[in-house]
Amino acid sequence: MRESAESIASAALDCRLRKQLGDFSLDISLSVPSSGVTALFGQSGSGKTSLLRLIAGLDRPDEGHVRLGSRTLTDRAKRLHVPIHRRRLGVVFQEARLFPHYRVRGNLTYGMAPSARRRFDDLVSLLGIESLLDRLPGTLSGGEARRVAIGRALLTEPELLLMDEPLTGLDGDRKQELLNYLVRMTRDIDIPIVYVSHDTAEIAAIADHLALVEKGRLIAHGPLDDLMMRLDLTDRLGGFDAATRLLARLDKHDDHYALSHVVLNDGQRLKVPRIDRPLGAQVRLRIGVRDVALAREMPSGTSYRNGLRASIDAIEPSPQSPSTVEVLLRLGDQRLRARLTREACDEMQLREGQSVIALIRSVAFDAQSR
Ligand SMILES: Nc1ncnc2c1ncn2[C@@H]1O[C@H](COP(=O)(O)OP(=O)(O)OP(=O)(O)O)[C@@H](O)[C@H]1O
Repeated sequence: MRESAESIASAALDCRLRKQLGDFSLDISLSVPSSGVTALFGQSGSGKTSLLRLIAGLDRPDEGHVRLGSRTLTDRAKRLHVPIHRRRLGVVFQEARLFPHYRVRGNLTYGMAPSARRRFDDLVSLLGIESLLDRLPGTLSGGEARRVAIGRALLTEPELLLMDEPLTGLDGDRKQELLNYLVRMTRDIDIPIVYVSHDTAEIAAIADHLALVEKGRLIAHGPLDDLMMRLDLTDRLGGFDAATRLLARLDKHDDHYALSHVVLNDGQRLKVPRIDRPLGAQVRLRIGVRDVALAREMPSGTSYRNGLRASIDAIEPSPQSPSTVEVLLRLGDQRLRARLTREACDEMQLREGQSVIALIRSVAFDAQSR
């Protein structure tokens, strides 16, 4: 297991938890940084919800502790167990769990911290629920109800936000819409967020850090961008659809071709399908490892819109197929991964340390405002 020193030093949530649930045993130590989204990711039945319930105080561990900043929330050895309503947590589950007889406004203000009153309007607007305030929960769509539940959790001014698959059960458009809200919202609030999901695209859109859970154990933990470069985790992090991410700044919109121009940290530019965000906004570009081709020089007369100068950090056999290799690239302080056939790699005589052009076919975006 590899952890970054930085993520441990700034940890706001620290837990070591052991619990036997029937035949299933959970045994996890986890540090969550004081801001940003830490995704708990793993297959169905790996123990994500059980871990979240222990952190929330819904269940008690057989052994271990949960600490949030300087507060101890659970300490089995000291027989300490702070009840959930005194933990100062916001919890959002798969089902919205709204009070059915209260209108949306009443659901939002129930339990609202007095200091949160001034944030009410901003939050309602951030979540896009202004027009729903006088409606009863029974009349809301799944996505709308989920947004109200998130608003209600945030208005209690929690010190930690726990979200258990908040997008599960929503269909394509609604899911994407709520994901966009969540990405923006999580950049705007400065508390640690633990986000449970088993969807790699969702994780790539929202998470800064990743805790990979398998059979009740933590098998990897650290910044998501580092874990996405690890070949030993490829199968778990999307397999054939594995991707890496580049951070960029939105520089220009081209209305004629419906494109946006973005600038990477190292000054290189990319043209991408239009991103509806203001100029200057930071965006994350998710680039599939199969969507990157390499050339020794910038080709002419090609349909590729984007060619980025990069240097080769490493070339490794693909974990998935004997016919392909993974080329790990460096662009300034960012990294990108490409999957090529072994034959192409040999014919091009690619070597570590070499300078190449990364040709990018298509990108997906996750807009963020940080
Ligand atoms: N109260 C319980 N008694 C017995 N077994 C339990 C109990 N609670 C959970 N389990 C088992 O623990 C394992 C982990 O469950 P958990 O719900 O934490 O997984 P998960 O990773 O959240 O899965 P999913 O993605 O499907 O929600 C499962 O095998 C589950 O059947």
